[in-house]
Amino acid sequence: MVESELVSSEKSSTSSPDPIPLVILENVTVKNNSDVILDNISFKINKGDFLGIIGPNGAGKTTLFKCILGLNKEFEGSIRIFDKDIRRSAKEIYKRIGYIPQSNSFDPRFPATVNEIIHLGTFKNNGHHNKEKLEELIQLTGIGEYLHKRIGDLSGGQQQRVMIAKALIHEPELLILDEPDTAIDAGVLKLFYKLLVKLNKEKNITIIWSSHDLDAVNMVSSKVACLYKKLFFHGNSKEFFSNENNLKTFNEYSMHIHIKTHSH
Ligand SMILES: Nc1ncnc2c1ncn2[C@@H]1O[C@H](COP(=O)(O)OP(=O)(O)OP(=O)(O)O)[C@@H](O)[C@H]1O
Repeated sequence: MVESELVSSEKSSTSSPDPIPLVILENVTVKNNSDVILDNISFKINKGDFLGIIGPNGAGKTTLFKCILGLNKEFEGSIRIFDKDIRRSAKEIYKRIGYIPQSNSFDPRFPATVNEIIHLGTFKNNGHHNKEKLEELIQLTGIGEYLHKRIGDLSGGQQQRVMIAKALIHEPELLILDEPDTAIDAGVLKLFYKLLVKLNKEKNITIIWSSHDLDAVNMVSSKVACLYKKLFFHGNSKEFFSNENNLKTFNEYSMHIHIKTHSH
């Protein structure tokens, strides 16, 4: 696979004359007692963006996702999604987002088939789904062969594809994936990234994902946000990754945090 196949819809996200903001964060701060977890974060995510969020362990990536999803309303500042306030319209907004949380590995004894898991995703649409869309999704994610298998009998990468189908069954406009690449082996990863790029380019789904794999973030994301409590960078990913100073600072910062985290 050549790199150009993996480059996301930079044109639609950056050269569009009037970008449509889908997510707007203004001065978002999250505290846990006196600990500051997110510190005054402000940025916009436009329709069609493929945004990679990078930051060391404990940087606040999952916390940020939970705020955007309306699962954590204990924040200062404001978050508007689809032109609605997350505090006032959380349920309505949640229905329009597909979410794949961190670590989805199922116990082999988990008593549900792939088909049943996907249908759980329709609850956001009152249990309704379009049969043709479901067929299209099965083709797109390549899970047709194991629809009747138990989810726990599949590999990490296969389970992740099922979770994508579940997250997309209600036809969300925004897809959020929290470190989706951790359970997938290197051989399957490229196919997985290709699927994400296809969803972004061909289905025009706005994607926000987090990862510790900087090469992958550089390769597939059109934009990048660099987070450690504060937002250190938000912009074009090529611009971020082509500047060696950015990478040097990021690596030094991550290393420092890593050592600090493991020294007590
Ligand atoms: N429910 C919680 N209660 C208290 N503190 C929490 C809670 N969830 C997260 N934190 C703290 O918030 C900080 C940010 O955690 P978060 O999970 O958002 O980071 P992350 O960037 O997603 O990390 P990782 O890359 O390790 O997944 C951490 O210091 C963590 O200990």
